Amino acid sequence: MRVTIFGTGYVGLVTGTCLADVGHDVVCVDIDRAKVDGLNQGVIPIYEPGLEPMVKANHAADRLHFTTDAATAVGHGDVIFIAVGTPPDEDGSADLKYVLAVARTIGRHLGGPTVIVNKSTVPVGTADKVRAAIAEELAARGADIAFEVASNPEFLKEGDAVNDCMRPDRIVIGAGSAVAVDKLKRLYAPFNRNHERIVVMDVRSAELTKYAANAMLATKISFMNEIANIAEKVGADVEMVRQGIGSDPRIGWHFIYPGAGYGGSCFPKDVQALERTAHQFGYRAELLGAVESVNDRQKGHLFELIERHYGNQAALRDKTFAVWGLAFKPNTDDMREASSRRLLQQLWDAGAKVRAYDPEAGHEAQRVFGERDGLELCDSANAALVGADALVVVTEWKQFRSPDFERLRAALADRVIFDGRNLYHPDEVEAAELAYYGIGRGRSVASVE
Ligand SMILES: NC(=O)c1ccc[n+]([C@@H]2O[C@H](COP(=O)([O-])OP(=O)(O)OC[C@H]3O[C@@H](n4cnc5c(N)ncnc54)[C@H](O)[C@@H]3O)[C@@H](O)[C@H]2O)c1
Ligand SMILES: O=c1ccn([C@@H]2O[C@H](COP(=O)(O)OP(=O)(O)O[C@H]3O[C@H](CO)[C@@H](O)[C@H](O)[C@H]3O)[C@@H](O)[C@H]2O)c(=O)[nH]1
Repeated sequence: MRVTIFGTGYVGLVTGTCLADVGHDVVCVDIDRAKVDGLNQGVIPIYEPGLEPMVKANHAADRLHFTTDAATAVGHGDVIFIAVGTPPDEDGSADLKYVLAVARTIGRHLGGPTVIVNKSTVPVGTADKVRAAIAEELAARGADIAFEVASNPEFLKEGDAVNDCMRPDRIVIGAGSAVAVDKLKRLYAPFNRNHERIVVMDVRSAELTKYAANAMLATKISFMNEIANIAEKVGADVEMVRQGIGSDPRIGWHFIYPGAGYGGSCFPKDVQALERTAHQFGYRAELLGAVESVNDRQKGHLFELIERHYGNQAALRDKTFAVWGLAFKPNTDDMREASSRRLLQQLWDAGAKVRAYDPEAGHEAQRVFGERDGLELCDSANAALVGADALVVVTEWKQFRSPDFERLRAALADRVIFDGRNLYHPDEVEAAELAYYGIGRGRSVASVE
């Protein structure tokens, strides 16, 4: 099938590449010329495991094309996807300007009956707005062309995006006609061979499904962070609690890791946007508000532990902190809404210095922070330790899981580790005569004090 995808970011590029990989003829169109030129020369703009060879192979096989030429791209697709950003507006609701700009572009160039599929995460009712924008442009041209707007939300997660796309848990199709459903079923047939993964529903339910999924996952995380904070107060270890509840299949093991708060380009903005949608429809979504505020507080918790250890903020002046992990999660170079950003700012505000290392996000950190006093971006985890007083672990990259604690004791002048992802057991750290602070490790905090 001939497919056009507007937006060559995480979602558009991964989706386009996976669709090309199963034999579809894909054109990816973006307004970012540098990105498109780069892709045409084999430069992949994001770090995503497994993506680069797939892009190169499908591009070379002439099944995956990159262009800034929207007119040609619209003419190409039997199906046209919209996969552009929906960042938060000033009040937290989803800003639809990119989505609606694409809709108008499609309306200006549409030549024949087509299914337009929205893959961006958008509030309920957006398909109607997309339909209206396209219809307006068609009317301005005096063109009478049948088209339909469907919803097909994306559930991939960064760091595992290719795998999620090639082996989806489910494929949600929200559509108002059998024609659109049939077309999308044919498109996704190669991903649906092992068992039925396609869930067909109306457009509004599909739009809400995306937010419900993210809000549920964010709720699990904030819930566990709340339990972690209670554990810390009452002298319990949340890691024991986690193991004590995860085996209940009604709760499950996934997304119950406490930590330094959730980040990324999705959870923070989507929880907020769903809350705003509810508000616009006259409903106060209290739980979502709490999920957000717990997360906001959690992002400051590592710094609270640091302050607790040093007694007060003034004691942090001129201290040097080695920071392991800057990305919002492992296996990505994405730092959007990353917990590291809050921590680094708090450390700088207190007059401390940072020596940071991330396996992939170094260049992104350079872009985000630029050259600034108090930040040294290092080439390795060990290099970050040089001259450091303490270590803070912010992102749970695999390579941070089994450090040589003796070496850490020798390197860290103040002999203390702040573990924002509970990678270590307090006993193993304390056995090396290092003080240990984790998230919700009440037992260890008590023993350090
Ligand atoms: N990142 C994820 O993990 C993820 C997962 C599921 C859903 N989503 C949702 O998918 C959408 C896209 O997210 P993303 O992370 O891929 O965004 P992104 O910011 O990585 O990429 C968006 C791309 O769209 C391009 N663009 C903007 N206007 C355009 C236009 N008029 N024509 C063509 N291209 C245009 C931008 O230049 C950019 O390259 C968002 O709604 C997001 O919430 C993201
Ligand atoms: O038990 C957990 C699991 C995750 N996190 C944090 O939660 C954030 C988000 O993690 P994850 O969901 O793995 O990454 P994303 O790439 O943001 O993916 C989410 O957001 C995407 C965009 O909407 C969806 O498509 C995915 O299904 C959804 O998992 C990260 O900061 C993690 O550190 C925790 O703190 N504890």
